[in-house]
Amino acid sequence: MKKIFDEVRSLDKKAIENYFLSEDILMEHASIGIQKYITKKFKKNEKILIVSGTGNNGADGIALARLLHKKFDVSLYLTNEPKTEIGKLQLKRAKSINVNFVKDIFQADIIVDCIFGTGLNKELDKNSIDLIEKLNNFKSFKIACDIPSGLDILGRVTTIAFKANITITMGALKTALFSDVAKDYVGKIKVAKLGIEDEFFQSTLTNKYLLEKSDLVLPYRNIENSHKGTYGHLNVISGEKVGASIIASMAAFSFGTGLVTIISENQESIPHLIMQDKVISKNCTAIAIGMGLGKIDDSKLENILKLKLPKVLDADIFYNKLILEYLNEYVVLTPHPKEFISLLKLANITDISIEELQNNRFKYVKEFCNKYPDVVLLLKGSNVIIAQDDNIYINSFGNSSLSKGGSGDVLSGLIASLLAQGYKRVEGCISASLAHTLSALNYSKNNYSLTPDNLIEGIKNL
Ligand SMILES: NC(=O)C1=CN([C@@H]2O[C@H](COP(=O)(O)OP(=O)(O)OC[C@H]3O[C@@H](n4cnc5c(N)ncnc54)[C@H](OP(=O)(O)O)[C@@H]3O)[C@@H](O)[C@H]2O)[C@@H](O)CC1
Ligand SMILES: [K+]
Repeated sequence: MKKIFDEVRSLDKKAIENYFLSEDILMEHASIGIQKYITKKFKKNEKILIVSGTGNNGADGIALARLLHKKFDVSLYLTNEPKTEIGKLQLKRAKSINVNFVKDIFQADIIVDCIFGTGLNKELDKNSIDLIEKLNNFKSFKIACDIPSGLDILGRVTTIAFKANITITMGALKTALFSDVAKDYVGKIKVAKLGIEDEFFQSTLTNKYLLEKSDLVLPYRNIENSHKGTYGHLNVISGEKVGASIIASMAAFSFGTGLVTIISENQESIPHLIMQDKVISKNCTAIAIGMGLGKIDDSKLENILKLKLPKVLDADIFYNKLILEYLNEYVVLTPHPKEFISLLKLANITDISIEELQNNRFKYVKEFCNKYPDVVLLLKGSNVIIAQDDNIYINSFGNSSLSKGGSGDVLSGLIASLLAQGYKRVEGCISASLAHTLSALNYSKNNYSLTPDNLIEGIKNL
């Protein structure tokens, strides 16, 4: 996993002091980072338009224009004269080698957005909105320098933001790039090094981490002398809609759990691979409850919640106040945003809209985890957040093919499967969430037809 920082300005400052560097050196490295990417990816003489604002993000762009000058057909558009000292210096340097300045933007092969970086400090004015809108409409390959212009430091977009194919961010990953809203603007994310050892960022404390594919730990079996009980027995509590329990059960069974039983009062029609019972199994090692549950008697629910077994709580359960008494060290919660706002309300933390939550996901996850530090929370979204106490892990591999009924039931089943097999809760959530999203990524047909069954099939091939 990689570290993510809420802000890097103070880190840059510390690096300058520790290593006797200067802002100029950091900026040169920042621009070289983008230059290298462009030089590697594009043919010589392609048309590049760099659009620079008045701050140091703009200064990065002016430096980049100098670095690419004569190697590509570079044009530099300034929204205004640079305001910063270093921006003025970069301008002098660019002018001294006759970089080509243009008075109008145009549809180049490549557009580099250096209008605003981390210094965006107010709502966009009309000129900036028009400019970004025009740039977005061009069919160019779009690169955002540091952060797409219009995305603020909390990862919010008030009116508009530059829609990049790739964001080349300076020094280290920033939290803003991983809000759900950001997902439609950042494109791929790459870090440009600033001439500071990686170790500097690695040794700097943070509590946010970006998951990588290598963090996936599949439930390989390491002992031959085993039997089905070795790999746990998951109980999925069924309610009004048995389909959700079946999906979760099939996902769990395919992900290695030795035995999966659906617990239901009624005799249900279920797949032959899954067992059925009316009461919790004696050798049960984990429980999944909530998916398709509907209404349930409080006393029955309480009897399940008080079992000292790892549990995944999902869906309908986030509307029942009873769970507040059981938010303990056995529990994983897997709400989607609507369910999470219900939970925040039940817990008397706050009463907010989905929009408010989606604009401030990290903030509300933190508030919830401060109040319930024993619980592991997985907040669904286009960038999944897994959190416990102070620590946050972000899975950014998800894509829109997962936006479909049943995807969440697969995820709950996968987490419960790993818990039944003995994974710790955070580790189980990390590997299950990665398996879930990577299966969707590997589905190559198109981005609309993925079904829970395809997802489960994909998980078998990871
Ligand atoms: N720190 C370092 O060592 C390194 C930093 N680096 C780079 O510096 C970038 C940060 O630079 P920054 O702090 O100068 O801010 P930046 O994003 O350019 O914007 C500020 C300008 O925009 C203006 N402005 C803001 N909002 C506006 C609005 N809504 N509508 C209109 N105008 C608005 C604002 O105007 P003002 O507030 O003065 O009115 C000001 O002029 C960072 O992202 C990275 O790319 C790298 O080179 C590596 C080394
Ligand atoms: K930018």
